[in-house]
Amino acid sequence: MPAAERTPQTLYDKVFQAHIVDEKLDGTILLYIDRHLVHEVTSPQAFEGLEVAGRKVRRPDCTLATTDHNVPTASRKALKDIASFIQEDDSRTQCVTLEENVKKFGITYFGLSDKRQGIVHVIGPEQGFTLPGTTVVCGDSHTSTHGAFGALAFGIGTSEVEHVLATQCLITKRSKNMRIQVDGELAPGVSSKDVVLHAIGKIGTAGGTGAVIEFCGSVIRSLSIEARMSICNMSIEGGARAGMVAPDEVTFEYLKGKPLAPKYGSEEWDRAVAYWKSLRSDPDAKYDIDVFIDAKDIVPTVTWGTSPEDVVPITGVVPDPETFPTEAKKAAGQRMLEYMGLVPGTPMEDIVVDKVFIGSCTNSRIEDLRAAAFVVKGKQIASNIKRAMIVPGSGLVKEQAEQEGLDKIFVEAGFEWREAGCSMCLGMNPDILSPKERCASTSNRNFEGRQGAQGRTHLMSPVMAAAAALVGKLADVRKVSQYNGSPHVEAAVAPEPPATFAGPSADAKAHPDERIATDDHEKEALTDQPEDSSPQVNTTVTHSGAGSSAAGLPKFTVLKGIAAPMEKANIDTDAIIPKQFLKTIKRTGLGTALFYEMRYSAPGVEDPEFVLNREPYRRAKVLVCTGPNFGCGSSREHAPWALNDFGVKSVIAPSFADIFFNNSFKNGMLPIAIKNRADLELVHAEAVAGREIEIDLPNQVVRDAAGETLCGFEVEEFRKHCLVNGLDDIGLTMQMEDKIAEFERKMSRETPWLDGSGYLRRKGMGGKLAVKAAPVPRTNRGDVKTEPLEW
Ligand SMILES: CC(C)[C@H](C(=O)O)[C@@H](O)C(=O)O
Ligand code: SF4
Repeated sequence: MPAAERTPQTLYDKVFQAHIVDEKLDGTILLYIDRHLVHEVTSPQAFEGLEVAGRKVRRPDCTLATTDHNVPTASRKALKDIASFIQEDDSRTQCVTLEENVKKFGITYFGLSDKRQGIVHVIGPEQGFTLPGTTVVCGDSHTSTHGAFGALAFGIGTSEVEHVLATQCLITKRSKNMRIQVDGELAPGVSSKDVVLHAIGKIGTAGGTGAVIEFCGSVIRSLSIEARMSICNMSIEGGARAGMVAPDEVTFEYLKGKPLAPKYGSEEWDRAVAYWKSLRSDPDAKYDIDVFIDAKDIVPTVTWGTSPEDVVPITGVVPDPETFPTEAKKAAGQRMLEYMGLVPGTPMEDIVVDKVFIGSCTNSRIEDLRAAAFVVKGKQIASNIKRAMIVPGSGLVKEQAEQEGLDKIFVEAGFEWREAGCSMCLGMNPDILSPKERCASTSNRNFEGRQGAQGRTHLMSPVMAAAAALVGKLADVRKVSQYNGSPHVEAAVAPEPPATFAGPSADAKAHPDERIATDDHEKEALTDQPEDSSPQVNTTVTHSGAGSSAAGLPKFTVLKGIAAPMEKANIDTDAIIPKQFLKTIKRTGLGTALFYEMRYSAPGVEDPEFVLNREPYRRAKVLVCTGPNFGCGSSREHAPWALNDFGVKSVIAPSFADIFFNNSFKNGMLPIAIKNRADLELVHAEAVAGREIEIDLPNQVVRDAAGETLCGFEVEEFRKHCLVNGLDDIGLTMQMEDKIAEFERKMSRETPWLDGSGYLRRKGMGGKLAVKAAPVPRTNRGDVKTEPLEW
């Protein structure tokens, strides 16, 4: 096993340490990545960059792709191919582009006709692709989900996707260690979703910034893997890079028989389990941040505002912003209430709901569906509910639910039973809210416009959403159903399956190889058309945007220009660029979509109040934001692309969300964190006055227009070096080929089950023999193999 170098260590320290390929003096680390999940939204520009630079995918055997965000969840009975199935042009282009790329680069892919297709964070665990102690990345913020297995799993931007595809490594830094310990016993009717919503309410959406959270304590231990996934999934909403749970018997039990896990009962399985058992924090390990939660304080929880930290017990009332501690918070609270159409003091249980969505990578697994079905069985949704949807997280979840008869329970109660996909979680597909519609949703983000322009989202657990559907208002599930314990614990136990049921893993094994959808189904007339009334702007590309890493970056030395002032806290990437503009396959042309909802009052009509619509800020090269946690939420690199395209090359704020921060550097932009309030106020005052400021990166100072120093700033040495010299960091990493190859040889000896052995077994090579005798095909080495690997 990889040697532990510092003791005592946390779980995070151990997994991180075991993947270090190289470490620089300034703490910049080249980290090896074991598992890479790919979806259609954040990969096109990465593949394009590879192609332009003539690079290959280094480890197709450790890469798995699917389509999930754009796909309609309507019946696929008449599916012919994805191109004819998806009606919306941009969505279709992204999906078709992924299919072309997986063919071109030889990557395993689950298409729409494959039962294993689904939300990327559901299918990885389901297949045993996600394993304890691995590093897992995806161009998607909710990659944190996979931490439930004791994996170090985190979201990355598109430039980093390209970096991982080309090198199987990532340039990163150590994160802080944070521990959230939840002890006691969950009260009847309280789910793991309530645990995580409660925790985010306690720490805030920036509470975990720069940290990896380890969830532990008796409550976490008592939960199933699926319930743990719901918790790790939302670590990102608490601002953290990742969430982790130490693997235990519950984890090993879940992995038995999974197609890509080491074969249960084999020598490799025993070796793997022995290693996995070592993956727990040492008794005296130190954490930078420690949070304790007593389970008895957790009740069924819902959100009231437009940030996941705006939580309240279902027994509570809509809060009054006048009671909030600062003027900024009062103003933000007031805006949220207006957006959400709520009045302070209203009991949460009096809030009438229009739609119900049970799905998303947080809550679309079989236990979620069982728990929701338990609530609705034999009952009817309320007459005011316009639409109630159940969207299984994958084709296999759907199939299992059907085997258990859950679909019938839902349909009889008035729910729609849909096909797998992200669905109404973010409205990149036809499932969206109409303006001002209110939704009880099991997803993870309640940002403005998240589920459709002007839609109103309340986050909650699957049983709470089911209860809301029955009552027609936000409802306390404990009044609707009887519980002895946590719904999740109860749902973890499968009902007696019908005699014919083979279980998802067994079925996946029996399923024929289907890399790309080719079935000759008849085309179905699609009834689900986009309802999103948000005005369209032109996102047509101005040039091919060859990919910054391939082309090299413009050098960043001294930047002089107008700085635009902003004051909001938690400016999320959905606000910087909403979902409808993520459908481009280029990096350019997004400037007109920047801050879309705030910038335009109607299609093409600028809101004169918005700062970037006023002179001199139309020419801004810098944003100065006094609110913390800039760029939180989704990993979309479209956010820095839009800023860049508008002309903004630097953002100054008290703090940044980790993924946005990284993404900015990858695009030759400089995010500057100024924690000192007085310094920040000085810079902000220049911005408010409409004067130019000067950012001198080599000397690390900000000056006013007269050349007087306003303040200094910190920047990591390696990042500065790359920016000042316009360096292509993929090229830099590729120069480390010897070290990477040496690391891979060591991993093949110590953790051979990570070498895509499941793939090899599927080719009839026999995992053990194949792994020992022949190293996995690596496209950038001498033993080049470019044809697609099939399972
Ligand atoms: C599209 C993708 C970049 C995004 C994410 O990173 O989270 C999406 O999954 C979301 O939930 O907003
Ligand atoms: S958060 Fe929603 S949109 Fe993002 S991956 Fe999960 S289900 Fe898909």
